[in-house]
Parts: sequence; structure tokens; C-alpha cells
Amino acid sequence: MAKIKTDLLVIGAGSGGLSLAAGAVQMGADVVLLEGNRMGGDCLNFGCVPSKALIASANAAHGQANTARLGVANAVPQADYQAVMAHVADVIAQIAPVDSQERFEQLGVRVIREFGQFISPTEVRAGEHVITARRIVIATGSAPLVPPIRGIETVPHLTNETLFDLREKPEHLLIIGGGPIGVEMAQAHRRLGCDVTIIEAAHALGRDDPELSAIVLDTLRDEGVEIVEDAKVASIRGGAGAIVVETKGGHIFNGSHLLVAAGRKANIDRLNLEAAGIEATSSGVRVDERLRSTNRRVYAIGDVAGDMQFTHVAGYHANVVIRSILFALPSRGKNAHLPHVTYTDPELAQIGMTEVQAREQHGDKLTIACFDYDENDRAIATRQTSGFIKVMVVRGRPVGVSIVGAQAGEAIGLWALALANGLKMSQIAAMVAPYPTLGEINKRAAGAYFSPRLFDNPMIKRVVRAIQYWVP
Ligand SMILES: Cc1cc2nc3c(=O)[nH]c(=O)nc-3n(C[C@H](O)[C@H](O)[C@H](O)COP(=O)(O)OP(=O)(O)OC[C@H]3O[C@@H](n4cnc5c(N)ncnc54)[C@H](O)[C@@H]3O)c2cc1C
Ligand SMILES: NC(=O)c1ccc[n+]([C@@H]2O[C@H](COP(=O)([O-])OP(=O)(O)OC[C@H]3O[C@@H](n4cnc5c(N)ncnc54)[C@H](O)[C@@H]3O)[C@@H](O)[C@H]2O)c1
Repeated sequence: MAKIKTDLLVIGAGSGGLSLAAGAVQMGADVVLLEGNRMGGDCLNFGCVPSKALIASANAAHGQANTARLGVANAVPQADYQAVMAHVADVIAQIAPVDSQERFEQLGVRVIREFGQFISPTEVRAGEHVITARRIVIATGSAPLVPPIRGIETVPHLTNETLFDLREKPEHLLIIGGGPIGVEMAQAHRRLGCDVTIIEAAHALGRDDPELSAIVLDTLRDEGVEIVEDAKVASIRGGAGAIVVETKGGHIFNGSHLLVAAGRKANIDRLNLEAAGIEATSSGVRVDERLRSTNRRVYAIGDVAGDMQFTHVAGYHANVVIRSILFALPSRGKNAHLPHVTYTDPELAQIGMTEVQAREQHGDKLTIACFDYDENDRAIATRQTSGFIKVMVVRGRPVGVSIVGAQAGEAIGLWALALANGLKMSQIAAMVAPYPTLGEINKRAAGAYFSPRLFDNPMIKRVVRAIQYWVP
């Protein structure tokens, strides 16, 4: 058994753990990093990267089939599923060196390719090593939650960890769950020529503003995705190529393949948290606002900390804890300025409060400013006019923004800056946006906030009349 002493032990080499290890070692800390599976974690291997690469192929196919509105004859796309998945694997391979063991070792991190397990409040065992660290950060991420549905143990099913290994196109993909994974993969597979059915226990895209998610779901339905809501899957049966899903209400759906996209569970089972006095909740490691666990030397970041489960949030968490760990500075994590985007077409982006949340918290102090894509000249030119932006404003400052439409994920970036820095609507309005860009919707939303104050204000009209009377 080899004993190692270090300043910082990071458990898990995914988005959060890698950001933290790279930052800490480059600022002079002695860092050990454990990874039991693939370097890069979920995002690189089974999540963001493969899903966005697949979506790129699907959108290319959809684009080919829909050019007539631009005066170019539609073509029948020849999507080769095997070649598409080869493209997905190639994209992962191109990004992988950035997250690789070699790169981290070159930076000076000691990388151990083993799963870690606490054996005391200050020690973790990883294979033949026992590591003692001044501070330990759990960054073990999450895994697909496969609900205890009758038949699930025997019927073949896919999750995000196996979907991208498929090489033959599913004829009819049944998807349990209409969250971001289910909806993104449904549209991508439909555009690649599969029949697709989403079976959702409650509401699809239920965490987003329903007025905006309706636009995404209507688009999917128009493209031929069957979306069944208020339908909890109770049992599955059948075998490879012929799967039968039955809901609680007795409805039956037949398909060739089944994808389970029913949520996530935190990766804590292997950690033996009790040995270190670390409490868990139903969603992961219990942490305070500094992301510190019930063991004061141990922090948790990213998906395993249970709240917003996104790559950029894991990276942000790494920044929060690095201040506490390396500089002993009090550093607290906040959520109000963290965006998320669902990469459907149209895209669905959110930051801060939704309208319902803002109304609950701010009541009649809330003002809503909206602007439609069909009034944006670039969207008209490219025929991408479906969508709108909604800005929730309290005392002249945005507290939340929801966008559905082309490149909503790019457009929300400006509001991420605004909410992170407490900018006012007047500062957004003062920006000159290049014409013609989709990004102009942001400035026009700010304009929509000020227009009633400027144009429907009798006092302003009186002042203008008075000045015009006196001006030579
Ligand atoms: C299909 C899909 C698409 C997604 N798309 C997006 C997107 O477009 N944008 C976005 O922001 N987010 C997206 N996400 C979410 C994103 O992937 C996660 O939020 C992100 O990967 C979390 O990073 P993490 O560091 O917390 O965990 P992970 O990246 O999961 O890394 C955790 C690592 O810890 C390792 N590990 C676990 N237990 C141990 C142990 N005991 N010892 C050692 N190592 C251990 C694991 O093997 C893993 O490599 C998507 C997720 C999925 C599933
Ligand atoms: N673009 C992105 O940033 C992106 C993309 C994909 C995933 N993610 C991350 O991964 C997380 C997980 O995504 P997800 O879609 O798996 O989870 P989710 O929790 O968002 O959605 C799961 C859905 O499955 C439904 N469900 C659960 N059990 C069911 C059953 N028995 N029958 C029918 N429906 C059932 C739930 O009602 C829920 O709507 C997301 O919340 C997000 O944090 C992000």
C-alpha cells in the first residue's frame, strides 16, 4: 500500500475535477487526481460533446431537406447513421487530448486511474494507494437514473452511456423522459430518419417556462416526433428490436429501441461517505453555500453537489472552491447568474428567474419585456422567425431571461454578463448591436422595456413640446 500526502485530492476527472486540478496545480498546489473511468467524464464521453456532434449531423440533414423556402430545391438527405456515429467518435477524439492523463501529468498533477473510497475523514483509498490530503474535493458527477420499472432488468435499453455506441439506426426509438436529454435526442434521431416517441410522466421540458417550451415541443411534433405527456411508464417487455412500453394508464407503445432519459443520480455509492462523516441528500453530497460538505475539509462540486447539473456550472464550482482552498478566502456559490440551454432547434435558453418565479418573488414590482424573432430582420432573412425573448425586470435590472429561437444559446451570453455584474436595462439599451444580427433581439428587448416609459409618457411629450417651442 503506497501512502501519498498532498495539498489537494480531487476525486473525479470530469468537467469540475479537471478545471479544479488544472487551476490548483498551475497556482502552485500539490494535486492528486483520481479517475476510475474515462478522463473527461460525462461531458466529453457520454454527454455534451457526443450529443452536440450528433445534433450537428441531424441539423445538417434537416437543412438539406428544407432549402426550398430559400429558393434552393430541397434534397433528400442521405444520413448514414454509422458515418454519423463515426463523426461523433471523431469529435470526442479531437477534444480528448485536452482532458487527457498526459496533459494533466505535464501540468504537474499526479493522476491515479482508480476509483476512490474514503477510509477515514482525511484519507482516501484508490487501488494500492492511500492518499491523505489537506483538502479533498468530490467531483464524481452523476449517472443515468434508471427507474425501477417492471421488466427493466431483462429488456435491452440504452442510456446516454451506451447510445453513442450504436452503429445501426434505430427504426423506432422509444424514449422514457422528456427532459433535455430526451428532447435533444428525440429531435436529432427524427432528423436522421428514425421514428421517435417520447413518453413523459409529467410535462416535457417541465423545468422551463411553458410558454417557451411549447414552441420547441410544437416544432418537434410538426417534424413527426410523438410526444405523450402525463404518461408514467410502468412496465416494459419484449426483446432486442421489438420493445413494448406500457404506461400506468395502460397505453402501449411499440418500438425497436428504448432510451431511458429519466433523470440523474449522483455518483456517491462507491465513496463510502460515512467513513468521512459526510452527509448525503437524495440528490447528492450535502453542501453549504461554500460547497463544503459536513466534513469541513471536504468539498463537493458539479453534478454530485446535486443542484444545477451542467458543465459550465461544474467549472464555476471549481472556481468557487479554489478560492477557499488555495487562498483561504471566503467564497460562496450563487445560482442566479448561471444560464442553461437546451440545444433543440429552436434552442431554449434560460438564466435567472422564469416569469412564474419572478412573479412569486417580486409581485407587482415585476415588469416583463418581450421581443419576437419575427420582427428581427436577420431572422426574417434566414427564415428563422419562430421564437421570442422575455426579460423579467425589477427596479430597472434584469432578474431573469428566457429565450426560445435560433441561436438562443449564443444570445443568452449577454444576459449572463448582465446578471453576473448586476447591469441595468439602461446599460443593455446603450449597447449598439451590429445590424443585422439575431443578437439585436437583446437590445430590442431592452428597447421594449423603455418604450412605454418614453413613448406613452405625457410628461415627456409636454417637455419635448416646451423645448421645441423655445429652440430657435
Ligand atoms: C446526454 C447529456 C448531454 C449533456 N449536454 C450538456 C450540455 O450541452 N451542456 C452542459 O452544460 N451540460 C450538459 N450535460 C451535463 C454535463 O455533462 C454534466 O453537468 C457535467 O459533465 C458534470 O461534470 P462533473 O465534473 O460534475 O461530472 P462528470 O463529468 O460526470 O465527471 C465525474 C467523473 O468522476 C468519475 N468518478 C465517479 N466516481 C468516482 C470515484 N469514486 N473515484 C474516482 N473517479 C470517480 C467518473 O468516472 C467521471 O469521469 C449533459 C449531460 C448528458 C448526460
Ligand atoms: N443542453 C444541456 O445543457 C443538457 C442536455 C442534456 C442533459 N443535461 C443535463 O442532464 C440532466 C438530466 O437530463 P434528463 O433529461 O435525463 O433528466 P430530467 O430530470 O431533466 O428529465 C427526466 C424526465 O423523465 C421523466 N420521467 C422520470 N421517470 C419516468 C417514467 N417512469 N416514465 C416517464 N417519464 C419519466 C421526468 O418526469 C422528467 O421530465 C439535465 O437536467 C441537465 O442538467 C443538460
